[in-house]
Amino acid sequence: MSVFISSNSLFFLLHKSSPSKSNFLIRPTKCWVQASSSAAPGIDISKLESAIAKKDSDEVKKALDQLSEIGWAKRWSSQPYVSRRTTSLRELTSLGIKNAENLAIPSVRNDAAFLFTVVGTTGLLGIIAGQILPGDWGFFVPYLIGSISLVVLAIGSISPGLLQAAIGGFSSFFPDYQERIARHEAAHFLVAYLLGLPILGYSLDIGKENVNLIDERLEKLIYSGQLDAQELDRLAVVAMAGLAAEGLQYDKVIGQSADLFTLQRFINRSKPQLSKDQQQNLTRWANKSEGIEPYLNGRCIFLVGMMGSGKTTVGKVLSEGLGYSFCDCDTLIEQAAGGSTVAEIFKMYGESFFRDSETEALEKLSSMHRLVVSTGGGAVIRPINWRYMQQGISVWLDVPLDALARRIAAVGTDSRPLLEQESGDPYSKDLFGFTILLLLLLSIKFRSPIYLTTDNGSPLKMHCTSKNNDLGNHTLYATNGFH
Ligand SMILES: Nc1ncnc2c1ncn2[C@@H]1O[C@H](COP(=O)(O)OP(=O)(O)O)[C@@H](O)[C@H]1O
Ligand SMILES: O=C(O)C1=C[C@@H](OP(=O)(O)O)[C@@H](O)[C@H](O)C1
Repeated sequence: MSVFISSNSLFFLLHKSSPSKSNFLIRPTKCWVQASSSAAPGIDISKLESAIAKKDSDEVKKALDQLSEIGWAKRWSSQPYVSRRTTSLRELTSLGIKNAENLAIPSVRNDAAFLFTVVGTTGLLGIIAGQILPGDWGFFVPYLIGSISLVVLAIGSISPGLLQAAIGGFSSFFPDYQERIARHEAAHFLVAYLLGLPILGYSLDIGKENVNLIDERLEKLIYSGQLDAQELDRLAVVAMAGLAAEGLQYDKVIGQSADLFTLQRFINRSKPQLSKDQQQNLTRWANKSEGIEPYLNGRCIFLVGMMGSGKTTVGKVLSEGLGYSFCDCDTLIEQAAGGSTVAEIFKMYGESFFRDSETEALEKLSSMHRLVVSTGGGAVIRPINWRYMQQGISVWLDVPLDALARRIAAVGTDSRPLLEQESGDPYSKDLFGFTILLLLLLSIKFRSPIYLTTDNGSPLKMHCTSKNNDLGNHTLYATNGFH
């Protein structure tokens, strides 16, 4: 059994995929959490892997239960609770949520863009046809084209659902779309993880965005309409996380309708029933999500992964969302070296000097709090650094080779001395891209098992599939988290 939380078309859908298997959907994200294939020595995760391959969440849960009994996947069974309290709109505003009073009002941005495009295009085409077509054609064709708008409006008023797919597609035309979705989904994802809900997967595909959770017990409670206050509070916080994350960044939230719909379904399936005022308060409180703070407890988040995996890009967004500061470990090293760049440090003093400075920087960072740290791609090659990172939570961004190469080729290798090549004659220029690929491949092969070992407990590998944007093409490992 599995639970999907979707956020763009944000409803928490309950649907049965077969009489014995049910899915519980919070859209807009669909992802699969996979266990790492290189678990701790002596731990056999093959059952988990085959259950995931079969997408049988009952079996996944059984395998996770067994692994948790032997001390692995501890996170799976921790499930901390959050408890609701009265929250005012002012509190949301002081937290940084813009337009808190309008959070629950569904956005009409996509609908307006759709209507404007249909009416504008057909109107323009009609005028052009009227001007250029001869005789009666110039009279009838503009009428025909004009009637397209009327048909669309008629469909919209009789069965709005039919237009939803087309309207939803319009969101991708907005330049902030990709970041909004990433922010929104990351929030569902992170909050679910922090609250101990095992995440099976997520997707950032347009119109199919969702986070997939597995929790059989919760699912049964929802189906039987027996969610108690504690369970409702936990689910509400997960459901509202995307909306809150959007509201912290943007004046207007776009992906709230489905989230609110999802929350309403949870409320309807809970006992005792909440009054209208209690429902409103629950929505406000869940947006505040203060309940997760004690579990995060100010610990630093260390992002690890290859050069170009997005540690800096993701780190900045994540730190804003969490109200943490962002710190780039390479920048700290550069400051300690009197402002020389990483490339200059490599050239003047060599790699081992750089690695010593990196260890010193990580040692300092490990005693700090409320930081999202973007580490250098090679930070994991010294085991001493793992100990420092284990003071916080480490997350591995595992990005496929082709995406890494594309990104690095786009920005050049000037700041990445390990990949820098002397460019000169056409032959070596031709070889340039190939050499980068080869160097990256060798590093990935060597480093991948090490990135995983930064974990000291239960790695959750969250593989995100998405056809529509590069952001979807990577895997996140939430590693030494909350044990
Ligand atoms: N998810 C992503 N999708 C597309 N491009 C990305 C993504 N993450 C990062 N990038 C791009 O890749 C390049 C390297 O990203 P960066 O965050 O500097 O990586 P790192 O800090 O891990 O070396 C940047 O140009 C960035 O814009
Ligand atoms: O992979 C590596 O060994 C390195 C990655 C770089 O950081 P980014 O991962 O931020 O590019 C930087 O620390 C240095 O060039 C070495």
